[in-house]
Amino acid sequence: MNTLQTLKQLMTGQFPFALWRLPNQKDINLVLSSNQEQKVFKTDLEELPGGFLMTPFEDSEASHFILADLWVQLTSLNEQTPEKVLTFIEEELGLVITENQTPSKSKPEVKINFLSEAGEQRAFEELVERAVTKIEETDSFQKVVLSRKKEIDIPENFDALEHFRSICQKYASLFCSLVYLPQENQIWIGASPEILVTQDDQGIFETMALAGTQSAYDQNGELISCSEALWRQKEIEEQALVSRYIINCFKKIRVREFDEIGPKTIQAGNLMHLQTTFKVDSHKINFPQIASVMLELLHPTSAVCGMPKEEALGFIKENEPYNRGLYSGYLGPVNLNQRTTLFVNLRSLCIADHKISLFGGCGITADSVPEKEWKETEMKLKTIIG
Ligand SMILES: C=C(O[C@@H]1C=C(C(=O)O)C=C[C@H]1O)C(=O)O
Repeated sequence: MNTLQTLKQLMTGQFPFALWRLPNQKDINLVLSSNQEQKVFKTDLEELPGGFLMTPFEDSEASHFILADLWVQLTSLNEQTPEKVLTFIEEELGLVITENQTPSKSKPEVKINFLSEAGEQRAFEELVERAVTKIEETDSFQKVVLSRKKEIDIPENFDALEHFRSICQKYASLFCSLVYLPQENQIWIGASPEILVTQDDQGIFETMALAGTQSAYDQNGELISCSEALWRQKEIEEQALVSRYIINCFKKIRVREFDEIGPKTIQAGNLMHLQTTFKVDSHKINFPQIASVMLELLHPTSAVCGMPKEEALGFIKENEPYNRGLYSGYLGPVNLNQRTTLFVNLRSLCIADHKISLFGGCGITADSVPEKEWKETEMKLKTIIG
């Protein structure tokens, strides 16, 4: 019995779990809980035990926390389920895993396709136009990130765990995750390029400004090297705005000793972005709780919300035709081996009510061209299924 088959059986039950693979690492982490996921309203990282956290876009909605009653690192999902996992499932969860008759060799990948209708495009472009007008009319309003949700049928033979395994293979540099939330009746799979907050066991805090998007492939389908990427003024300004937002957060808490690396071009699957990384040695400045404090100030950043924050949030709530829920919130392991690694929940899909929902957004400024923004969302939706 391999781990994939074991988890597949768990995915029909009442116990939540999270699987993730950190960027540029091999091991897959698994956190299992012997209780239902907990709802947390205020995410104070200092207070949380070890586990996996998933927080929505809007502060007013509850976060989901999966307590790490068991945390294991796996070299592959294809390998025999570790004894430790089987014993935990049997003794702590009281479940019996049955030997599966199907062969354990990996299945061919199931392609997910989607077609967008002209009506959808028109509605999104109108939304973008409305935002551009508002930005032009309002002196203080500079940027709003608008998004869409695309619902598709679940293809025959689609297997969430196989899909997670295939994105891990495809996207070595991204944060790949699968989260099973039985209380919500949701499974989330994602491949995020964007760190929100991390703090390692040496006390190094990190965050990033990620914005500006273009295809990683040229018109002939050839991969563009990051060093040769060209950016327009619109993207450069849009990303600089996110950097300024982060620096302002540091200013609010009087942290001046940060290293700023970038902006540089990074590849995120089928796309490229501009990225600036900010690092702080929390031991050196004697600020151990910096991750918690910055998390509270940063989320939602101007990479997923806009600038100024309150104005952008108001526009999103009034104008986006759906509730974002967990999309563009954040997720990741918390306080495991004194490390916390939270990524923005982007390039993700949610399986619920026999449907797959895909999400994608883009930053709107006074220079936005509605059709281009639409195309950007189409590319973003494809990352997680392409
Ligand atoms: C909102 C998304 O991505 C964010 C918006 C970007 C942009 O506007 O260019 C780029 C990276 C992300 O910070 C998304 O992928 O859904």
